[in-house]
Amino acid sequence: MSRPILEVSGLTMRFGGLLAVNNVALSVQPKQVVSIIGPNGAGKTTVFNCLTGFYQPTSGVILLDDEPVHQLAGHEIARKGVVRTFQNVRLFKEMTAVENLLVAQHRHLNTSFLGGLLKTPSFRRSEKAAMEYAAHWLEEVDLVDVANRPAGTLAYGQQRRLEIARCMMTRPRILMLDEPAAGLNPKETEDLKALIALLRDEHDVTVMLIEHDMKLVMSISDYIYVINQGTPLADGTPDEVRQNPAVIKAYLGEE
Ligand SMILES: Nc1ncnc2c1ncn2[C@@H]1O[C@H](COP(=O)(O)OP(=O)(O)OP(=O)(O)O)[C@@H](O)[C@H]1O
Repeated sequence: MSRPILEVSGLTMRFGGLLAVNNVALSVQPKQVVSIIGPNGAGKTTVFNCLTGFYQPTSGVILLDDEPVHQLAGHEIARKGVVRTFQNVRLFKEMTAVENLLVAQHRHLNTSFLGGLLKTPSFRRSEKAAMEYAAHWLEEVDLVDVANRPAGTLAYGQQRRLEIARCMMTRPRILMLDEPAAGLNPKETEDLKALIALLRDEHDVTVMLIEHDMKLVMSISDYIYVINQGTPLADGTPDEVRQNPAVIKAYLGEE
């Protein structure tokens, strides 16, 4: 096994009297799909919020490539290549699909304000590269045909794929997806599964997934962590987790 890209130990998050996350440990290998599952309110999104710097954990250590990141702000963690989507779609709905991908690249554009005003050759080159990268990802997520439609008018599954493409604009190393299949029909969920596999297998992205769709989780995950009421319950391969009596009792048994 290679060195983990992300290693979490003793992760704890308290909201007043509520212990939302209690001593969670994760070890995430690069270029794998790692899922976090558990019943509603188990603390999954809170774990994501801690990993991405939205919350400062009450205690615990988060190592990204052996470097502690648990005290960094969200934008600093994002700059280190950890990006996420949210449970609800958060696109610029009035902008077209391609515009959503272009604005996401502004930090990567090697341009100055003056360069933009004067349309210098370096500005034009940079603009062209951004457009090519956006076009490439529109193709990868099968949205070329709707590139010029406002994002808010796309089908829900298309909006989900556009969000993932938008994350890819920042060339992330870890992509965290919070319930990406929620609200998708079976065909859209199959497309999502193929896209997640593509990110891992062709683009070397490590994908972390929070998901309630067990069919998707069991078929795409390399490794699964189960948490229940904030506390680690089990972890293992999909087969190991599926057969774990504690998991069946606490979670899968409910399905
Ligand atoms: N900012 C907050 N302030 C207070 N309590 C919070 C906050 N965020 C989450 N919680 C609480 O922490 C617990 C875990 O919530 P969390 O959203 O992480 O669960 P989850 O496993 O993602 O649930 P779901 O599957 O329903 O999305 C819940 O009891 C929730 O009410």
